[in-house]
Amino acid sequence: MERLFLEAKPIVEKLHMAGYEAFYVGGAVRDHLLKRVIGDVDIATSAKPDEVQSLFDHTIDVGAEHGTIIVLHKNTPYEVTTFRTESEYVDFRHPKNVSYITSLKEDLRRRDFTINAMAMDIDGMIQDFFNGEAHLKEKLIQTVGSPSERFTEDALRMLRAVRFVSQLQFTLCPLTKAAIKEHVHLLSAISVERKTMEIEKLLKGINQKCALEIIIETNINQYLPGLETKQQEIKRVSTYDLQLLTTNEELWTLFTYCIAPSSISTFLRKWKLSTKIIKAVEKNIRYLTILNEGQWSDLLLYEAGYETAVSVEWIHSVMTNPSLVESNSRNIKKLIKQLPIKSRDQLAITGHDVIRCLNKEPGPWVSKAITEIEKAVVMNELENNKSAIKEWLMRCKQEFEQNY
Ligand SMILES: Nc1ccn([C@@H]2O[C@H](COP(=O)(O)OP(=O)(O)OP(=O)(O)O)[C@@H](O)[C@H]2O)c(=O)n1
Repeated sequence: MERLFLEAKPIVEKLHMAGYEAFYVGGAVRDHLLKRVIGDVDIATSAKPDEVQSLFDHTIDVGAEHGTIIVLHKNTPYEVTTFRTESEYVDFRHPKNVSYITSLKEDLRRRDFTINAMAMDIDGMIQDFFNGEAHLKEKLIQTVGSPSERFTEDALRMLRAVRFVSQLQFTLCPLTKAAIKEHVHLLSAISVERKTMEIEKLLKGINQKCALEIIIETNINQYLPGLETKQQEIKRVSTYDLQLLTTNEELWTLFTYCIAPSSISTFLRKWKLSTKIIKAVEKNIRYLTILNEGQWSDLLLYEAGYETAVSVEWIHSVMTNPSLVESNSRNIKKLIKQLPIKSRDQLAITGHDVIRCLNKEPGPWVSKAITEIEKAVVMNELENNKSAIKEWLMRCKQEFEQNY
């Protein structure tokens, strides 16, 4: 059995010892059967949340009202969830009313898709009541039972369905797709944060082209921030191999560049992205736009800085010549290495030196003068040593006095 399951085994054993049922469930079982890298191992149990809490020393109550307790074992968090009831999704505002069921099958019946509704026992035996394994073989995304019921319980599942099409290269069962078209409006009640997580996974998936086509076909885009009228732009995104991108910043840069290049921060704020990502994307798009109209110069590379220049070159290659991403990236790194300086603090002169040299009162002019020195050094018009720079400053003294 896979290492991650073995690491979680002591938790399952402890639950068994205390007389409860416990199984590995959800995505980890699916990915294990698909021989994909597994993510988090989740456990479903007949033990109630308070029973789980009293059984383990290190627990975090992340949603006992939904039946979920995190158990920390050797510093790894495991979600241990009491077999769910219908009310888990429908009426969690009244946790007191939750009556937990005792059967694994009932728990699995309320999960989203058949491929996610399998369990595995401590010995690796698969519990599959809803044809999950068959659908894995057929590469089919199909809800457990009625799609209308599953999507009404949690509308995000519609977006999850398309995300799995992208990640797993599966197809949507026709009834599931028809139900998405029928219930798509329910997505308006879903929080942006949950949609953002799904769309990131969708865009990174191997089959994002097909998934984005389904997004348009089913009208899901009507319920995604800033994408309501962007069918053509989404199609454009779908033509790129986004799997080549290496960070979320790069992903959101390409996405925003195609969808909303003239309202970057408004668009990204709608997705509730962090200021850090928004700033990085704005900077990337500034240089991507310049690069699309021309090419890197030494000065441009210097101004962008190593990280941005390398990222932007990478994104630009993904968009224009994906077979050259690696070699273009190598070339740009070489060019940056060859720059006489990489940042202001590598200049052989400081602000104090500049003030002393020109014998003027300190003021905003100092920073402007340093910017000019930087430019001259980067463009190889001036050598980066103190006396050369001082000489240059003296020669330009008149100009500084007039302009700054
Ligand atoms: N809206 C949802 C979300 C999750 N699940 C169930 O909870 C499991 C765990 O959900 P989650 O960790 O969000 O996703 P995974 O399916 O594990 O996929 P991944 O880890 O790749 O995100 C799912 O497999 C599914 O059985 C569900 O029924 N309905």
